[in-house]
Amino acid sequence: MTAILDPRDRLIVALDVPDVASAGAMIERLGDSVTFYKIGYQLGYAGGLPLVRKLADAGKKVFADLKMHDIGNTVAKGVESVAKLGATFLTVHAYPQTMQAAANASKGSDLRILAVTVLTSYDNEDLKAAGYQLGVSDLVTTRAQQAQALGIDGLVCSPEEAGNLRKLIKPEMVLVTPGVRPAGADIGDQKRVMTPAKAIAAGSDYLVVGRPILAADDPKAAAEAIVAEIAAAT
Ligand SMILES: O=c1ccn([C@@H]2O[C@H](COP(=O)(O)O)[C@@H](O)[C@H]2O)c(=O)[nH]1
Repeated sequence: MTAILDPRDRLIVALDVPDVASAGAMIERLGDSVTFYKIGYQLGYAGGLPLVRKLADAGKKVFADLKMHDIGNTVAKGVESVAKLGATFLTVHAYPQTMQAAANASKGSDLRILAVTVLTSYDNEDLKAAGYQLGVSDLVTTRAQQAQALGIDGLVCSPEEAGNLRKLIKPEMVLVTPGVRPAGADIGDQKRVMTPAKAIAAGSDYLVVGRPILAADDPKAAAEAIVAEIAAAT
């Protein structure tokens, strides 16, 4: 990462909610404690994509976590469409054809492409079951090197890999890490996790947090506590 960011801008809240009305209510509750939102499958498939433009127009940044993976032409056209929505980040899966198509299609726009290396809900056993011979660490490294060679702007990985990747990739590439849990929080289906402070110390640029904030009795206080942890670790 090149620019020094305000700790608040390094927290990306995953708006994993069932509909646009719930998203609006959560955004209202979080107020100015959150500057960066992520829209993924749940909200995106429930009519939430127009919210990208709405949030961008309201001065927020938006990460479209659409994890694209298709033939090159389809990926390229999808990337062009998302670029018009005003999103800051868009994810694609870290397959060379897909990354190449996305990198080419985003040229000339403000959209930055992130490659999802290995999902944070996967461990070595899960990769083996899916037919991969490499373990998590080696596959993340291989995909990160391919992403860099193809001109991808950043990587989605777990904080566990951030330290190694930071040494391996050029500083302009951003590391965006889900799999973040405040101490004592339920990890749910995540398998490769760290606390906010440890993730920042390991080299993460942006932390993606969903359930620990969305399910909190006071989501704003939960977000503020994570921002304070980021600030203390910076
Ligand atoms: O490897 C990945 C890629 C994306 N995600 C997304 O991040 C959030 C995490 O939510 P939590 O509730 O904090 O677990 C979610 O939207 C995932 O789709 C990820 O977890 N891992």
